[in-house]
Amino acid sequence: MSSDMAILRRLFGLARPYRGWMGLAGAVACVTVLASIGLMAVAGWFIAAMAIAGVSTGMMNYFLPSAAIRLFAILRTGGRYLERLLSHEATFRLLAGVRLWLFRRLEPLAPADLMDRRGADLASGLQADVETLQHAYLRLGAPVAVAVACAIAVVAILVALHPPTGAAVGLLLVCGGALAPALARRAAAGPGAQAVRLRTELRVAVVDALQGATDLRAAGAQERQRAHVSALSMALIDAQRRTAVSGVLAEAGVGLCAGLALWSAALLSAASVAASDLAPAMVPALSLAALASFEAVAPLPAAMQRWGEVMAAARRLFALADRVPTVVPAVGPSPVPRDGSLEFLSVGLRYSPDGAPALDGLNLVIPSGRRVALLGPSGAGKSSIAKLLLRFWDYEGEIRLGGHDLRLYQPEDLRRMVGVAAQDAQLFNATLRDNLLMAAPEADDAALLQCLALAQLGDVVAHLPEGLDTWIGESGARLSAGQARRLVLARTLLRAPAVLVLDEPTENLDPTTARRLLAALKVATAGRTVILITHDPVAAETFAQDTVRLEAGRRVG
Ligand SMILES: Nc1ncnc2c1ncn2[C@@H]1O[C@H](COP(=O)(O)OP(=O)(O)OP(=O)(O)O)[C@@H](O)[C@H]1O
Repeated sequence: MSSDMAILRRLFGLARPYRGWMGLAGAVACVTVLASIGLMAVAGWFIAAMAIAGVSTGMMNYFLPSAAIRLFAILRTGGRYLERLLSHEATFRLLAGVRLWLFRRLEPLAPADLMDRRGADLASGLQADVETLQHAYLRLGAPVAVAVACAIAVVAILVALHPPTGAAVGLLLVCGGALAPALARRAAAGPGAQAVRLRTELRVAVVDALQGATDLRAAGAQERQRAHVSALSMALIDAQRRTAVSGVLAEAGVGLCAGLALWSAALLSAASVAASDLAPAMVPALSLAALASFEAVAPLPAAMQRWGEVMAAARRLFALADRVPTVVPAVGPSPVPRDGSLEFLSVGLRYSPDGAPALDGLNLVIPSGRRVALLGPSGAGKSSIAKLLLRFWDYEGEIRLGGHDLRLYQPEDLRRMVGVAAQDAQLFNATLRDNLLMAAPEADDAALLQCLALAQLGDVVAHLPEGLDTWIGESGARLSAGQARRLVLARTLLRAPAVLVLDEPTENLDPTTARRLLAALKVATAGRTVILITHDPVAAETFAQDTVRLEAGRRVG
């Protein structure tokens, strides 16, 4: 496991492209804090000097200090606004960059290397972790950098003005700015990491409860799920409470140090005034500057409190991003396929190293333009063939497409050449048109309607008041199972790939529609290589030119 420092270095490495924005935000934040301290100091000095002038000579140039007060006040207010604007802009840009970086790292892993992470867990966990990372920059990195820079500047100025006050404030700033937050960090590390884990578990449990609400009710398991969610929620609140308590104590520590700084500055400077080493008006100026200098370190306890949470989130993200994909994309451009032929030579596939083989020495040759039906009982390995063709999993043996090793093709080229209408294909919570255009963004309505008609959905769409603009719901929930299956088919046909794999397209269809669909497909796919996966020998007979039978991952006929 990498050390916190290594993780931090990597996190800031990710932020490198945005360092201009971040540096600007940091510089403005420093100006704001220093203006605030300057405002307090000059105002304290001004009031005292005016009072002293009033009782003595009555003469004083008040233009300069009042101009300085106005300048500091404007800088402080304007600076705070600008700093918020800049730091949020920087963080949002950075988070967008991190999301893209992460997606690029995860994309080659899917799905073979992400099997151990459930969809909801992966999605919500990633979302929460990436969001947590904004604290790394906005509430951790930036406040620490600003605090260090401002504390050094303030102590240097105070030492120049009155060394004993400078030394005392320096010491107390270290206590309040470093010691208290470090203790807060230690106290919050455990509960912080626990909160990250619990938040993910809670999201998974809630997503499960919502998605499976009907089944849970049917099984009478609703109460149990509710109790589970409630227990997780209570544990999360407890972890957050413990984190908050340590933060509050640390904030109190900073407050105490600030009070001590005010008193030390007042007493030390008063002693110097008594010894006639210092002008009397410097007493309030130094005291208020000492107090105000804690504005620089005030955000640190809260920042350090996030440490555990940020580290845990970053560690999980990096662990996921560092996984080495089992399916390694080819280097160099894809070969030019001779035709749409397919050859499987002693192909073996295991989904897990110690599991039974899903494909076991499969040999199959499909000449270009041939329609082949794959028959076999459930679990025979039929759908696995489609997954291999898209290179979702690695395999033993050799698969050749258009005369070249499948492993030599770039994934994008492969997905252009091979279209799979899979059983578990995802439909998106969008319109019919959007779902279709995913496959071919340039396609016009005529092409969409043609593919829908081919998939025997022409009538269905014609009767929808909103036609192609009909919203299909989450995962196509507003469609029947058969309609959803055919929409996936239409989407695959839209891309007109040279090789088509149709996984049970007639499932959930009445015999007449099934017959019509196969007849339409036969015409539409003429000249292309088609693998029809089916349980139905009649469908195989009517559609295909050859029939291949699989059993337990082997060819048996
Ligand atoms: N993602 C996966 N992880 C682990 N095992 C899997 C996975 N997908 C499939 N399998 C296993 O591989 C074997 C072949 O599955 P496959 O889906 O290829 O069969 P199939 O012939 O298409 O079955 P069906 O007709 O039910 O769709 C089965 O034993 C199945 O349990």
